[in-house]
Amino acid sequence: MVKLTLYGLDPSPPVRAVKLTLAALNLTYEYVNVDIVARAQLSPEYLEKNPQHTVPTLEDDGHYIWDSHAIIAYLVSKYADSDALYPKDPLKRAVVDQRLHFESGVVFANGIRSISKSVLFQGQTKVPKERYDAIIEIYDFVETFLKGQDYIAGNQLTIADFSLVSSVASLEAFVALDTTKYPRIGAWIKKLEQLPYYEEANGKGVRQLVAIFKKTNFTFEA
Ligand SMILES: N[C@@H](CCC(=O)N[C@@H](CS)C(=O)NCC(=O)O)C(=O)O
Repeated sequence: MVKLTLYGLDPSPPVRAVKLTLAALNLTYEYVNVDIVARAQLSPEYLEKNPQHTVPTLEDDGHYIWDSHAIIAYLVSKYADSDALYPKDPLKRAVVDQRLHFESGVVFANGIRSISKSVLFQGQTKVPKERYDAIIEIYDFVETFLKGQDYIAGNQLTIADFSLVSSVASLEAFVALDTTKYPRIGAWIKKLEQLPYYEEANGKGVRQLVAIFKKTNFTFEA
């Protein structure tokens, strides 16, 4: 019997990427809330599990894995019946991996973490214009990636969709998605919203994150 524990909280995009993957694989797990606003991730107990003190962290049979990208690739490699969500074919896998690195190094780092850090943790209400520009550049990239394909890494659903939809849908907290300018992103999110587990795993957490930022009344510098 598999015993998995996920440490995290729903507003966190990378936690939601893991929830989407766990749901797609039909895996049951214990969900342990880590209140990062209250700095619970800095407790000695949590640092023992993940010295980088990030969420999500996955516990599997006494092993701790962190970074959502590592976790979702691990879950498919270990528990999926097929490689569809993370293809073994080297070229297909390279495209999925590129998207995962894009999420990590560009969308999350440039689009989400920098604003979250200053607004939520340092109490700033004015966000530099380059942060706005970075989000527009991300929307531009994602719209281009989706040209001629149904999913973010080709014509089948993969963990790259889970990773990227968790953060791209969350950009709504900063810059509303203009579906006239970005019709493919709008259609892609709508398609993923049809997944039976989407609302629980991602939809409600996106709304929670949007509400958190709304309350801060932050604005971008002109
Ligand atoms: N690349 C990491 C990012 C994880 C991350 O930075 N998570 C944020 C919440 S969204 C966090 O744990 N912040 C608290 C901290 O760094 O102490 C992943 O994909 O798991």
